Amino acid sequence: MTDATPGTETAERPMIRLDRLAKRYPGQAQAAVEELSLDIPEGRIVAFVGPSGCGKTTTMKLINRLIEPTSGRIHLDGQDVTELPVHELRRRIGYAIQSSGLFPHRTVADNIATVPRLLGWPRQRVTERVDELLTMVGLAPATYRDRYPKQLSGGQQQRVGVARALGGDPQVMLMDEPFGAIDPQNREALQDEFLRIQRTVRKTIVFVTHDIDEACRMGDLIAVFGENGKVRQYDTPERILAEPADEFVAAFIGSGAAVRRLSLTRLDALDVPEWPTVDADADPERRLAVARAQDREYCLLLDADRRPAGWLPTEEADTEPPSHFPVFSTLGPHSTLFDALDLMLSADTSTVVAVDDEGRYRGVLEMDTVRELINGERTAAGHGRLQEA
Ligand SMILES: Nc1ncnc2c1ncn2[C@@H]1O[C@H](COP(=O)(O)OP(=O)(O)OP(=O)(O)O)[C@@H](O)[C@H]1O
Repeated sequence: MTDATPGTETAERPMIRLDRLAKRYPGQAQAAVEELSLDIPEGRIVAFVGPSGCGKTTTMKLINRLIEPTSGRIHLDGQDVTELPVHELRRRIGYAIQSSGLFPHRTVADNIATVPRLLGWPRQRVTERVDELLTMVGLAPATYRDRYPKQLSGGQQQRVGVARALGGDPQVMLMDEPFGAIDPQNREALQDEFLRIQRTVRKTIVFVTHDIDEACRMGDLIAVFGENGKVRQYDTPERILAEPADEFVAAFIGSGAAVRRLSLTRLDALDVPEWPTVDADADPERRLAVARAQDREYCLLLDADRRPAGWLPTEEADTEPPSHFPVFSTLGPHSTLFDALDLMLSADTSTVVAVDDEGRYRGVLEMDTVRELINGERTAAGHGRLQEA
C-alpha cells in the first residue's frame, strides 16, 4: 500500500483502474463523481462506503458502462473499457444489486443461466453451471432449480442474485448493497458464506455498502467516499479504523472504532505473550523450582502434547499429583480479540489461553494485552488479510 491519500494506487496489479473519472448528470449543478482516480487490485474485495448520494452507485455503473462518463478513463485489466464491446464487458463483469434484480417470471435456473446462454454455451454445460453455482451458494439444486423468485426468502433471492452474477465466470463482480435488504443475523451468515466462496473464486470485487461494519468485514480495502465521489481515504480496514485520514472519515466511522478493530484482529495474527509453563510430567521438585523461578501466582500446566492441562498454584507446584484448577478459557487461532474480550467478561477471568488448531499452547492473553492493543501501545504482529493471500 502507498499512503492514505485519495486516489491511491496500490502495489498490487490493478484489475480496474479509474483515471480522473467524472460524471455530471444532465441538468445537475454538482457532479455526481468528480476526478476519481483509484486502482482496484486483482482478486481483492474493495468496499465503497460513504453517505447516501456520494456517488458510489454512479461509479459502479460507470465501470460496467450502464452509464457513460463525462470525462476520464476506466481500464479493465489494462484495456480501456470504451474500446470493449458492451457484451464483452458484461461477460467480464458480473453485477449483483440490493433487490437481487431477479427476473420474476423466470425460474431460478433460468435466472442463473442468463449470461451463460447469452454466451452461447451448450445446453448441458449451462445446466451443469447452474447446479454448480446453486451448490456454491448453499441452495440444493434439486429443491431450488425450478422455483420462481417469489417462492424464495429474501436471503435465498440474494444468493441466487450472487449465483447469477457469477454465471459467466466474470473476472470482476460489482455488488451494490447485495445484502442490504437482509436482516442482520442472516446478513452476517451471507457475508461469511460469500467470503468463503471468494476464497475459492478469487474474483476482483467492488462492493458498495453504506455500513462501515459490513465494509470492514468484507473489504480487503475500503474506499471512504465523501461528497461528489471524492475518495477521502483508501486503505485497509485496520488502517482506516486506527488512523482515519481526516475528520470526515473519523465522523463516518463514528464511535466504536476500537471495538471494530478488536473484531478484525485474529489471534493467529498476534504475537501472543508467553506465560510461565510447567510440564505436567516433570518431577515435583523440578515443578516447584520452575514455578518459583517466576513471579506469577499461577503457572500453566502443560500435558505431554503441550496442551493446557490446568492452572498450577506456584506454592503448591510440588504436590503429587499436581493440584490445579481447570482451564476454561481457551481460544483457537481463528478467534478474534473481540472473542477474547467477550470471554474474559463473560467468564469473569482476566486471562485467555491461546491455542493452535490442535489445541496446543501458544500463549496467554490478558486483559492488559487487549487494552494495549486497543490503545496502540502494542501492535499486532500482523499478517493482515492483504499479506495473507
Ligand atoms: N439519473 C440521475 N440523474 C440525475 N442525478 C442523479 C442520477 N442518478 C444519481 N444522481 C445523483 O447523483 C448523486 C450520486 O448518486 P449515487 O446514486 O451514485 O449515490 P450513492 O452514493 O450510491 O447513494 P446511495 O447510498 O443513497 O445509494 C446523487 O446526488 C444523486 O441524486
